[in-house]
Amino acid sequence: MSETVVVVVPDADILASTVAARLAIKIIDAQAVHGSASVVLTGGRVAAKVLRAVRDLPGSAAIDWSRVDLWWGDERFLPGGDPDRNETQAREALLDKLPLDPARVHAMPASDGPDGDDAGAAAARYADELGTPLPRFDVLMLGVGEDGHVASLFPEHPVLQETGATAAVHNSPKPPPTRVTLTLSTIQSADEVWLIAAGPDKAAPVGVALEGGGPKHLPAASATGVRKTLWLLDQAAAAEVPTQR
Ligand SMILES: O=C1O[C@H](COP(=O)(O)O)[C@@H](O)[C@H](O)[C@H]1O
Repeated sequence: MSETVVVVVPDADILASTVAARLAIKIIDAQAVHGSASVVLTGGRVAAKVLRAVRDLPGSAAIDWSRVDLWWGDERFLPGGDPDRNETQAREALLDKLPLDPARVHAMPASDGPDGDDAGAAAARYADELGTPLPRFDVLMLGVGEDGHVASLFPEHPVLQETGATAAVHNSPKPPPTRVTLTLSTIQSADEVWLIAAGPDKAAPVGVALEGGGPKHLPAASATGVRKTLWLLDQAAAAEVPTQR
């Protein structure tokens, strides 16, 4: 039975350090149980803050980073190293400082990668890398857009009808227009899904999602984990969380 838990902390800095501490413990526990940990990273402002907080966490040294698999929930389909790529931001914030096994860092392809600017082929390549069945995801982190998007699953967008493990996104309402994303069913395969949001602009989508908005209008409402869905919010983002849930 999956549970939904809402954690509210005072501000975005405390949120980042809270998520970082939880993530470190989750990785250590997953390694104790499974021998390795598998984490899906997200992009966006709060994600970068969280990764910087992991870097500054004293407990980070307790993690065997060579036994962590890193995946991405979505990617802006841009050339490798572009500052707007989620991968570039994650590398700068944390990954380049860690003793990771490069074979376990599963970045989504870039637009100057093996498939050139064919986002559909890049999405298919990432689905192949994920494999069948999908890997175990111990934690899948998601930012929440002001419009209620998660990963690159935007409200009312045709990508929501995609049934494979991954999908190419064209004409994204948020730049850049071309992206690669995990689909909702792949997100829902994760053991734990953590939705992380800070700031007043996130209050409305967070509030509606926790009231149970439909997936078409509010993808965030359907981003649930198999065992747990954890909403990690600062007070501003939690302003419209329903009191009775
Ligand atoms: O474009 C994206 O936006 C969302 C939310 O970003 P934020 O800056 O509003 O926190 C992010 O989760 C997603 O990975 C990214 O590609």
